Amino acid sequence: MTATPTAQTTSDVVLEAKGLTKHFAVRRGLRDLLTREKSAVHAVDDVTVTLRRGRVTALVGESGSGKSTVARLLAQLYPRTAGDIRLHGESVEVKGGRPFRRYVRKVQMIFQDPFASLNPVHTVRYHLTRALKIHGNAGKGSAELEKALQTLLERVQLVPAERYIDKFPHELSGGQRQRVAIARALGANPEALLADEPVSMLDVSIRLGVLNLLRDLKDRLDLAILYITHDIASARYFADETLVMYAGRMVEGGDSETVTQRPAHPYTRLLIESAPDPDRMAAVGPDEVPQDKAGGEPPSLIKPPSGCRFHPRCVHAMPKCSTELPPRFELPDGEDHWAACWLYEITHKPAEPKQEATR
Ligand SMILES: Nc1ncnc2c1ncn2[C@@H]1O[C@H](COP(=O)(O)OP(=O)(O)OP(=O)(O)O)[C@@H](O)[C@H]1O
Repeated sequence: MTATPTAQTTSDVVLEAKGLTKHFAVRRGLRDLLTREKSAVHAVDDVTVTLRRGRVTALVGESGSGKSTVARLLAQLYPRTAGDIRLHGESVEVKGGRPFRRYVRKVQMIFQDPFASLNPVHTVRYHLTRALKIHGNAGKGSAELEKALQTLLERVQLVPAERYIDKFPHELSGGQRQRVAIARALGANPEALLADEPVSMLDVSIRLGVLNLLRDLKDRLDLAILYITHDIASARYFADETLVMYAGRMVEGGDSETVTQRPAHPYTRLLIESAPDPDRMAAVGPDEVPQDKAGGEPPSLIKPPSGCRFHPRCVHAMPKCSTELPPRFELPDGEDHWAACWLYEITHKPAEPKQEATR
């Protein structure tokens, strides 16, 4: 772990990333060998995220926009191509071993598929005991371990604990399994949770319960949560702040209410308008829903479009959009609302990288 102290440490920022970039090298074909070109998937480019204590930040975008890659970079599961990740203001880059274990004690990840993330041959007790022991939270002796196990199950509302503790994953519902996965993450006593589509594989009827649980944990344990989703409506409900990604780049951010109710970037508007919302359809009529110029196909990330990556699909695209990358323009209508779109060039100034107030 390389640790570089920073002058910008604040007490509520747990984890932050600046300029986070990940390019995956792709296997070279004959043409690449002849031209000596190096191909790469530009999965994530210049992403900035700040996770604060007691707050949920949603990262929203369609499939392939780079959301999971951001989570995996933040979890130090991938080496990054460029950028900086700071935990409590200290630059961190770990590749495994003890430094990685120290990092995951603070930053835990919850995956989309609770079936795949629990080992089918082991009970709930085994999974939770292992997490507690690895992270040094099992206490001394069996009575303290038993108490810690009970606390974990109570935290995820699997009560009475005795009913669940000796069950195998196949004896639990999808929602209960995801609660066990959350309990296992809490076994590390983390400060940040990276939740990658934590409810998208669950029945619609139980999604809200799991999101409410995460919100309750955020409040009670003062956790910083990154909530990754393609469902922008759930971001409004669940997240304090919402960031929107398109084709590996962030295009809009701000408080969730503003981003979801007064979206500024044409892509965010498209995302919201594509989500089924009977109220909106009834209010404006189907003909008034703007059409997606290019038929809804995201671009290739091996050769992403120049300028704004959304320009081939954008109904407002101007000549400049295909040649120049738009900076973030500050918008006056919400808390830290910004959009990386040339539409706001005349009216708004580019957003400065935010200086954190030191307490
Ligand atoms: N290990 C990898 N090697 C090469 N390309 C990858 C790798 N992992 C992801 N990608 C590519 O990076 C891009 C972003 O993928 P990522 O999984 O981060 O997107 P996502 O927004 O999380 O999508 P989804 O919601 O479908 O998981 C995609 O084009 C994907 O194919």
